[in-house]
Order: sequence, then structure tokens, then C-alpha cells
Amino acid sequence: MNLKKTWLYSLNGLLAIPLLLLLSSLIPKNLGIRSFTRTSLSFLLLILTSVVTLVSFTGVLLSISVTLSVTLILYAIIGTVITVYIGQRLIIINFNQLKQEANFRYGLIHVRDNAESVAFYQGEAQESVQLKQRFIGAIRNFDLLINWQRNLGFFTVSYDYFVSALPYIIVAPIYFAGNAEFGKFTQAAIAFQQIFRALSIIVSQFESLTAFAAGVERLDSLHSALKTPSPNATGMTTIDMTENSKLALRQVTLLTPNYQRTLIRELSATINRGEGMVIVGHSGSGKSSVLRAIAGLWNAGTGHIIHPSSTDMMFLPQRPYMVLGSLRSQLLYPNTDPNISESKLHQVLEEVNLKDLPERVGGFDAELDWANVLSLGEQQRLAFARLLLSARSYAILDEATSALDINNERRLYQQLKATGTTIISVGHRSSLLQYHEYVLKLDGDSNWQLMPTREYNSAEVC
Ligand SMILES: Nc1ncnc2c1ncn2[C@@H]1O[C@H](COP(=O)(O)OP(=O)(O)OP(=O)(O)O)[C@@H](O)[C@H]1O
Repeated sequence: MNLKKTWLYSLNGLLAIPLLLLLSSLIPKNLGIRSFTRTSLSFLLLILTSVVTLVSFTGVLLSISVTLSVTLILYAIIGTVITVYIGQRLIIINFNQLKQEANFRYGLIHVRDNAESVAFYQGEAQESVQLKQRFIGAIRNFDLLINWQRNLGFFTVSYDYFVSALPYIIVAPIYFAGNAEFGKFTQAAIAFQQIFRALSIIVSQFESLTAFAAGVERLDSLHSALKTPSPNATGMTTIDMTENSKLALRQVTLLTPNYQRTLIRELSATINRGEGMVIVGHSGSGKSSVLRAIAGLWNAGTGHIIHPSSTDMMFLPQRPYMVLGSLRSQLLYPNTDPNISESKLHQVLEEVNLKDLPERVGGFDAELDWANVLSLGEQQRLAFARLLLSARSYAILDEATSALDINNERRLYQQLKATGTTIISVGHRSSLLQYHEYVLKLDGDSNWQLMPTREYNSAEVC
């Protein structure tokens, strides 16, 4: 091995840098896992480079001095063990830092999304205290992080400096004994440094490794949360779901997701096309939960639900979801069919009593913060417009007109009934009864009664 070869290897190392940059630029930039993939890639390349360097220079060093080689290996092992020992704490601190920063960011977004409610309650002072606590938490942990990074830095820098004289100290006796030329010093120093760098990869990269390990741990927590064992795997029973053109519940016993409370026992009901059903009962009796079970969101319990496909049903919650985008995408959501003409959009807006909306907001391509710009009643009407445009066979409405006056409510239900849509509603208002053929009454004690609306009305009058 000579200096020419040493240069060749160094050149290889340099060539690896553009390769690394090229590969990392190919990684999608809009993913939250970018840092994970980038760091994995750079560590992998570092390890490969170290292995190549180690294989190339070990022979050179062994040919100069076995003592030097053994000393170097021992030094690297001891350094790595001490670094891992000191740095263990850094993984936990880095993990906490990611958590604290995420909590702080979530707190800021939460306040921003609820700014109006906070202002009505005049709760600014309390929100500010809460946010400050989260901020201080992140700062304190960061302080701890800096301290531990400093401790680790003290060790790794000393570890690096102390070793630089080692090849000269060990080779000097061989040289002075006349068994080696002066050039051996330089050769030994280069080979020693190369092997030292290769063996010290954990020590030199430990700080980034701890941040990387913390990131991996957070991703792993997310992965485990997403892969929570299904109720079946834990021996819990679930409601069977079958897709069909009709909607029916057979002996459905529905529990809360934590299996702690039985909301409804052995409910059986068939909702024929064109025959709507309204679910009534006091607050907390489980009305919305029945809708969640039909949508397949809740499945804790027993029995069987036969339901139309998701493209044939639409659910409208009490607080409509307003997408970030134009008025057009708002109306077409969740579809994006560009073939729906503007005249059709105008017609549907007129049907839901929002005729002047496009003019007011600046056309169908206007992009506003819809959840804040529109009143809740307007949002509910916009959601109905979506429903009318999507022309589903089944509409499942969870207090979807609660913010509207009776006239607007009547108008929306009449438009929907005129399309032949089968309606299943949840609501507290008696004005809703007239738009449905059947009433499902929940008593909050897991009992239920299903009866024609006329029968329910006469029973209520008595
Ligand atoms: N994620 C959940 N985990 C456990 N229990 C829940 C969960 N969500 C709701 N519940 C409970 O389930 C019960 C039924 O809730 P549901 O929303 O169906 O009531 P509701 O009849 O629609 O009430 P309201 O008329 O007030 O909207 C309530 O007691 C509620 O506290």
C-alpha cells in the first residue's frame, strides 16, 4: 500500500458525496418521513464507506505495527461503549423534544381553529397560560438537550484529540531502533486516521444517531397505534357488515368503542327505499351512535348490518366539514367531477336558498376560509347542496339542519324528498317527523321501539 492508493481511496470517498446528495434528492420532499429516509440513507452510506476504508487500510496498519492496530481497536471499542453509555439519555431527551414541540404546535393550531369561541368566552388569558406552559416545557427540555449534548461533546472531542499522537508514540521506538524508514510515520498516521475514523463512526455520529433514534421511536408509536389489534384478535365481538343495495339492521347490539356501555340491545329494522326513518331519544341515548354503526365507524357489539355502498350513501354531520379550497370544490366534495356545469351549481344553490353565495364570495373559484366565513346555517345548507349534487340513494342526516329556521329546514327536506332519496335522520325537533315514514325511539337504557310516524304522533299526543 502506498500514498497513490491512499489518494485513490480518498477520491472514492469524495465521489460518494455527490451520490449521496443525488439519492437523497430523489426522496419525496412532501413527506413527514423525509428526515427519516434521508438520515437512514446517509447512515447506510457512512457505514459502507467505513467498511470499505477498514478493509483497505487494516492490512497497511498491520504491516507497520500489530501493537498499533490492537491499541486502536481497543481504544475505539472503549470510546464507543462510553459514548453509548453517556448518550443513552440523549435518545429519551430527543424523543421528549419532538413530543413537546408537537404539543406546542398542536396547541397553537387548536387556539387558531377556535379563536372565535375563545374570544366569546374571553378566555385569552387562560389560553395564553396554557400555551406558555407548553412552550416552557419545550424550552426546558431543549435546555436539558443542550446540556447533554455538551457532555457528550466534551467526551467525543477529547476522544478525538487524545488519539492523534498515538501512531507517532508507537511507531517512534521502531523508527529509532532502525527497523523503519521515516516515511513509515506518515504512512502509519494516514492509515491510523482512516481506520480510526471508520471505527469511530458511532462516536462521531452519536448525536445525530440519538435524534434519529428518537424520530424512529415516534414513528414506531404511530405505527403501533395504527396497528392496534382488531377487536376480533382480542376476543371482542364486532358487528358484521355486508354491502347490499338495501339498508337493514339485524339483531344489532351496539356498545361504545371501549366495550364499556351497551347503547342499544338487539335492534332490528329494515329501511325500505323511499321510506325514511327518524331516530329520536334524549341526549346521550345513542342516536348518533346508530349512524356511526351504519357507516361502519363503530363496530363494537354483535349482530349484522346490511348497508348500501359508500358511493350510494352520504352522511351529513351537525357541523359540516368545510374543505380548504374553492366554492366549486366545496360543492363537489367528496367528488371532483369537473363535468358539472356552473348552471347546475347555481340551480342547486338556489334550491338550498344560497342563490347569492357565488356573487357574494367572488365566484365558484373563490377560495376562502369557509368554516369561518359562513355561518353554521349556511354551512349546513351548503352541505345539503353537496348532497343534492351527489344524488345518493340514501342520506343519513345527524342533526344536519339544527342551525336552520323551520322554513329553511322544510325547504331542504322537501327538495331532498323530491329526488326520491331515502332519508335517515337524527334530531330533537318534532318538525322533522313529517319527512319520515318511521320513528325509531331510543330510551337511553338500551331499549328501543320502531313504529310508523302516525302511530308515534298519536302516542305522543295521548
Ligand atoms: N368515543 C366514545 N367512547 C366512549 N363513549 C362514547 C364515545 N362517543 C360517545 N360516547 C358515549 O356514547 C353515548 C351515546 O352518544 P351519542 O353521540 O350516540 O348520543 P346522542 O343520542 O346522539 O346524543 P345527542 O342528542 O346529545 O347528540 C353517550 O353517552 C356518549 O357519552
